[in-house]
Amino acid sequence: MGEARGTEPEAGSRRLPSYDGGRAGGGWQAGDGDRAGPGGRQGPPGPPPALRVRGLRKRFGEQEAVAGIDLELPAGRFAGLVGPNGAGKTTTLSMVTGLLRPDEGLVQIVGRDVWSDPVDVKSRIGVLPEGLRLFERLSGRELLTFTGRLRGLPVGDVDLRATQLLDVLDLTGAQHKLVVDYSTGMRKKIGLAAALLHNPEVLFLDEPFEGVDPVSAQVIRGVLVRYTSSGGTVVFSSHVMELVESLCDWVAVMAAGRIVAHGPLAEVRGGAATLQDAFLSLVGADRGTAGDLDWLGGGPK
Ligand SMILES: Nc1ncnc2c1ncn2[C@@H]1O[C@H](COP(=O)(O)OP(=O)(O)OP(=O)(O)O)[C@@H](O)[C@H]1O
Repeated sequence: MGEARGTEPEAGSRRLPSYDGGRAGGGWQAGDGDRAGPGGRQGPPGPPPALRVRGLRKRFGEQEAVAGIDLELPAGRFAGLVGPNGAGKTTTLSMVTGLLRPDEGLVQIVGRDVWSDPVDVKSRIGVLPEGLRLFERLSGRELLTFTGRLRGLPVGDVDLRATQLLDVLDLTGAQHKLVVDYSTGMRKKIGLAAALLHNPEVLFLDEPFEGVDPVSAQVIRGVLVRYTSSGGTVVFSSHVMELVESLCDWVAVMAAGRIVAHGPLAEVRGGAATLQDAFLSLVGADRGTAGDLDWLGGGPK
């Protein structure tokens, strides 16, 4: 993969004004990361964005899953990637995290190219992928030990961090149980622990709350909020707008392989009462009706 070809703003993407959420050098910038200061002066270069995507594209046969997207996310944000089924969220996250090779485009994480510098990038990110595959015949504790050692952490650090993560994620009682016997929520939590163990700079989570009960969801939220409040960046995909609205300060909305809006939550929500309303309008789903199903009903036959 070479340099990005598609650096033009996408057709149909809502361009939002520049934003500096009060963080010196860390504000959100539309488009190409314009660093010009007041009066058009060129300021000192700030830290690289947590994520920079240019012209990212992926096709499966006839299906254009991701149609050339641009994104720029400053560090320290809690970012939500939302979109209807089949919008291209998982494909995007897979390309961004080095799990799926793009047809075209550039992905940088904290200034490093994901595809030309994979070892460095992978040491800086944590990933909770969709359909998480784990080593089922290890216990939760063994899985964390294995992951930590694979990451090159010293034994003592792995042990301490694993103990703390198991405790915070309420898995201490299940630490010696095999992962194959874990529930969906427990699998998400042990996957999250494995993704956090090496203290990554950016954490990518595909549907981290799917199939998770409210108590476990609250625990996961607490860990993620703690992580972002100490400077980590989270990017997660979700269908649950209330969750995205309550957790995220930055949102990207995808539909049919394109980014249709992105930026600070308040600006993506715009004049809509809720993010859900804005989302339905952005993806054109507010026009759907169930009117044709007049045969459907649970009353007496
Ligand atoms: N390996 C694949 N082979 C063929 N088509 C694929 C493959 N992966 C994804 N697609 C197609 O690409 C499109 C985007 O899929 P993707 O899984 O990225 O969407 P999504 O936004 O994550 O959806 P969901 O919210 O339902 O998980 C879909 O039309 C899907 O059928």
